[in-house]
Amino acid sequence: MNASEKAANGWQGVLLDLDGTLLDTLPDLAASANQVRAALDMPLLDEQLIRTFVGKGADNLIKRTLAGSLEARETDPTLFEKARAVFFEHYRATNGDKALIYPGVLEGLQALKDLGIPMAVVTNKPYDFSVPLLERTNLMQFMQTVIGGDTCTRRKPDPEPILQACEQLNSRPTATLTIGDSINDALAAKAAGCGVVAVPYGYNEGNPVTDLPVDGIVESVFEAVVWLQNNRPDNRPNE
Ligand SMILES: O=C(O)COP(=O)(O)O
Ligand SMILES: [Mg+2]
Repeated sequence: MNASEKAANGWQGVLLDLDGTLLDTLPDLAASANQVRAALDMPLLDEQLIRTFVGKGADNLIKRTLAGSLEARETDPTLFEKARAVFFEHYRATNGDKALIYPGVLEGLQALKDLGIPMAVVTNKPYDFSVPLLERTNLMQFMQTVIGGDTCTRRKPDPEPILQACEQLNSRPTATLTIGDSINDALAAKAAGCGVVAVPYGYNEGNPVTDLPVDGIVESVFEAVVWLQNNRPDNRPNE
């Protein structure tokens, strides 16, 4: 085992959530959600309410935006299609305008790169929004692959996108660490057999991150790398 493999502590890959973990995308998402409301002559929603709607992909965000509530009701298909067209057009034009990289992200990604650990983004954001956003924020250079919310048949909390990312990184799921901000990351990673840690600053559909079934809560992506160096996968000895 070389020095970098030793420092990686047995971990073969790291999967990163996008919205609420790498980037604060709420202002852009909320602006597009409110564009939908305005187009339909509905009163605008508070950004902090929209914050709770983020996590299960764009279509769910749109349904929740139409309902004005986390519990999206059945939406009239014609209304939904109109809302979706407005959202997609507006978000495509503004995606990343106000996005901010969270503290510790660049340091964490650089540390993982230095350890030689391959990285992927696994997000519920549609793929065609994710890659341009990662390129615009210069984070794409760290990623081997990106799995979007529409890349697989199912999205998080299903394990399918996590397993697909592991396969692409050639990383055994049990030796792969997922870093996320929500119940969707926690459940998907656990179902795939991965380790998972959560950051507390993101979007967890309005719930405290302390309730999540995760292996650890870390203050930042950089702190996740410290965690990884102190915790072996499945408590197995280094291979
Ligand atoms: O787009 C969403 O709803 C959430 O995206 P995420 O999986 O990157 O947090
Ligand atoms: Mg997230």
